[in-house]
Amino acid sequence: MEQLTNEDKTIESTMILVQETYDHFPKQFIWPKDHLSQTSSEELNEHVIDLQGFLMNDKEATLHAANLLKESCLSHGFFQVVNHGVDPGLLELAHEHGRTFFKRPITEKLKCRQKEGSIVGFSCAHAQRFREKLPWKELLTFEYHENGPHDVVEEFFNVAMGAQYKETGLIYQKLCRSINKLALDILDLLEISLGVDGHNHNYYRQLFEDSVSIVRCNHYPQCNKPDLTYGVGPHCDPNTLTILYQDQVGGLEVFVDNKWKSVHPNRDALVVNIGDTFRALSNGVYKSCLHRVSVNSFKPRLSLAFFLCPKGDRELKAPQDLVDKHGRKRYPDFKWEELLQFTQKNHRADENTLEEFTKWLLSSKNE
Ligand SMILES: C=C1C[C@]23C[C@H]1CC[C@H]2[C@]1(C)CCC[C@@](C)(C(=O)O)[C@H]1[C@@H]3C(=O)O
Ligand SMILES: O=C(O)CCC(=O)C(=O)O
Ligand SMILES: [Fe+2]
Repeated sequence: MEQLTNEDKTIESTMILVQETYDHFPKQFIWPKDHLSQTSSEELNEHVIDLQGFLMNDKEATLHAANLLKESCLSHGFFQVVNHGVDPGLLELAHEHGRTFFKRPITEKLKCRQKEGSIVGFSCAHAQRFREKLPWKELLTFEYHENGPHDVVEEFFNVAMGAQYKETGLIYQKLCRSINKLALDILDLLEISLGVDGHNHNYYRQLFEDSVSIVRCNHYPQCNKPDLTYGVGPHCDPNTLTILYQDQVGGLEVFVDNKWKSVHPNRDALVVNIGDTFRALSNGVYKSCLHRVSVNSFKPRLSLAFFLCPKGDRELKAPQDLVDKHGRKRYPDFKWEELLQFTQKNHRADENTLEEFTKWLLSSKNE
């Protein structure tokens, strides 16, 4: 067997801390208790939007779906979708392959570990990036390129992870293509719901024609002290939209009406939340969703997240008529590569990312 380097050993010992039951809970995983930390007791009664009519170009159904979408996004930026067009069998298969990967020995998983400065690869609790407030999760991250010259998902599994993951790569490539199509359809519906005028028809879709999205499998092991930590701490996703497939274990919570509310897993639905980039692209009209993930002591949980992101160098700004309608431009123009870099180098994504990024961008441009 290959020798472990010192770095591997550190990550491996963190990994063991994550997976075993301890008398002394590892302090890197303890999150401070502040106003955002209260536990959630209520269930969220979010809209579950049926996309069938909209996807078949039915006018009435489209207006109905757009109204529900508008209500959700004005209030908190979170909803679920059913009849979304993504094959449930494919989702289940991807989930199964994800589960099999996380069961593999740590030495195998570390072969494709996240390298410094890169977002792709395997990571245990982000232990290579952060020293405190570690999330109680293992993750595998890769990219999806829409209309790129290569099938980069397939390539990632085949090359970075090894030939035994060839089939997994084919499954994830197919799944990403299908989720990306859904994401662009949801962008169209968001455009309708915002009442963006006819001159700007397809404004959002066009920005994402050559998108470079981030895809992640999250594995949340059981935890013997679930009240001390989070699977993911409170944050808004910095990207545009997130489409999530989760199992039936539960743990996702959304901050609504000044309270944390838990999301009841729905077998037939995909979870969607608005990210900070779309908040900026709507000139602040739509909220990006503040959410977190709690862990539990009885069952591991797996989720697959598709973080829709534009190509790094695209200039991002709200359509002019939304700016005109609301009297002022709320955010400076920016590029996704700037916001991504901000979250990887300057500011770990949390509930304040967009405000902090805006200040940082304005001050760096005035220097
Ligand atoms: C641009 C990104 C940064 C994160 C991955 C994508 C989209 C979501 C972000 C994240 C999940 C928000 C919570 C904190 C974070 C550090 C995490 O727990 O993984 C964030 C991701 C990251 O920086 O890797
Ligand atoms: O696993 C989940 O339910 C959500 C994960 C999440 O919020 C994230 O990765 O950004
Ligand atoms: Fe998130």
